[in-house]
Amino acid sequence: MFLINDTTLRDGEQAPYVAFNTKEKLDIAKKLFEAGADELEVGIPAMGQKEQDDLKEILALNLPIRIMSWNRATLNDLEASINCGLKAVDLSIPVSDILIDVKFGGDKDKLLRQLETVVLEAKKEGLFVCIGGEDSSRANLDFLKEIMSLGKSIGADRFRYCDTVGILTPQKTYKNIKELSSLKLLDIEMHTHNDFGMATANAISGFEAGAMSANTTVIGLGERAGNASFEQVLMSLTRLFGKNVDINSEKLKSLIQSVSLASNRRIDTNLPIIGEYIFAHESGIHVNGMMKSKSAYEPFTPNEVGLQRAFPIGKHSGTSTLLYHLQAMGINPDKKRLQELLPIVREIVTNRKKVLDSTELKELYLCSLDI
Ligand SMILES: CC(=O)SCCNC(=O)CCNC(=O)[C@H](O)C(C)(C)COP(=O)(O)OP(=O)(O)OC[C@H]1O[C@@H](n2cnc3c(N)ncnc32)[C@H](O)[C@@H]1OP(=O)(O)O
Ligand SMILES: O=C(O)CCC(=O)C(=O)O
Repeated sequence: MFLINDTTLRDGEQAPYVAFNTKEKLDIAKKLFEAGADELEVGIPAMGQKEQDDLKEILALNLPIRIMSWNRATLNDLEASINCGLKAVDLSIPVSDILIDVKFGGDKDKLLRQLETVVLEAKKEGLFVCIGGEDSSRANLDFLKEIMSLGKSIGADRFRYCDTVGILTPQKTYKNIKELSSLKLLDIEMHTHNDFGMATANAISGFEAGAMSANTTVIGLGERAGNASFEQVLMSLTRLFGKNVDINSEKLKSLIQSVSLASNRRIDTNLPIIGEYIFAHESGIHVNGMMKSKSAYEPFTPNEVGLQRAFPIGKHSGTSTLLYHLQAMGINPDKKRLQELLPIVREIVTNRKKVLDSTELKELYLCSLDI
C-alpha cells in the first residue's frame, strides 16, 4: 500500500507569490480528497491565528482521511497544532550538516534532545507523528539511521525523507531509500523537489525502494521549482504500478482548475497528465495509427483525466488527418488531391503559425476541385 500525502496547502502554498484564502483552501482540500489523496498536509499553525482558523475549518470538513500540519520540532509549534485540534503532525528537524549548522549551531546532541522532547510530548497527546528530516538527501546516512532509531524508540510513526533542494536522481533515491527501508525502523515518506525536473521520478523511485508514502502538490506547486506533482504521482501509481484509485476525471480537472486559479499559475499545454494539448495528435504517422487503434499513440485515454482528443491540421499532418476532417463534414475526398493539398497546408500553417480549422480545410479542398 502506497499513500499519497498531498501538501498543496502547505508546501504548495510556499511557492513564491502564492497565497490561498480560506474559501480556496476548503475547496482544494475537498477536491483533493475526492480526486484520490490519502492524506493531506494543510498548513503551519505556527504562522498564527489566521492560519490556525483556516486549519480548524479544514478539520471541520470531517474528511475521512488523515489531516496533518507542518511544525518545526519545537514545543511551541506543537502546542499551536494541538490547540487547532490536529491529530497528526509533521515535526521537522534539519538533518544535514549544513542545515544543522544554520539552525542548531552544529550541535547534534542538542538537536537530538530537542527532537526527543517534542516527539515524546506529541505522543503523550496521542498524535500521529511524522519526523520530517529536512535536507535528508544531503545528510549522512548514518545520522539518518540514528534519527530513525531514536524516532522508533520514542514512538514516532513515520520518517519523512526530504530532498529539500532537489538534488536526487532516481538511482540515488533508490539506493538510499532501499538502505533505510531495509532496516525496518520507521515507515518512510518521500518529499521530493523538482529543481532538476526529477521530483516525480524520485518519489516513484522511493516507492520502488520501499517508501510507504509520498508528498505531492497539485500542478507541482511548491518552493522554487516545486514538488512531485499530485496528478503525475497518482496516475503513475495507478497506471504503472496498479494502485487501486478510482480516479474521477471530472474531479481531477476541477481540482487542477481550482489550484491553477487560486495560485494564479497557468497550466502549460504540454504538462504531463493534464496539459490541454497532450492528446492533440498532429503528426501524420501518429494520426494514421490512431485511426486504426486508439491505443497506438496514447498511454491512457483522455477521458480518464477529463481531456479531449484532437487531430489538428498542421505542418506535420498527413492525408489521414485531412481525410478524417473532410469525412466528418460529409465529404469523401479524392486521395490524390489530398496529397496535393499537404504542401499548401504546410505553407499556410508555417507562414501564419496557426493550424487550419476544418472549415478552412473544406474551402481549400473545394477550391482545389475548381482548378
Ligand atoms: C524546507 C521547508 O519548506 S521548511 C517550511 C518553511 N515554511 C515556512 O517558513 C513558511 C511559514 N513560516 C513562517 O510563517 C515564519 O517563518 C514562522 C512563523 C514559522 C517563523 O517566523 P519567525 O519567528 O519570524 O522566524 P524566522 O522565520 O525568521 O526564522 C525561523 C526560525 O526557526 C528556526 N528553525 C527553522 N527550522 C527549524 C526546525 N526544524 N526546528 C527548530 N527550529 C527551526 C530557525 O533557526 C529560526 O530561528 P532563529 O530565529 O533562532 O534564527
Ligand atoms: O521537514 C519536512 O517535513 C518537510 C520540509 C520541506 O518542505 C522540505 O524539506 O522541502
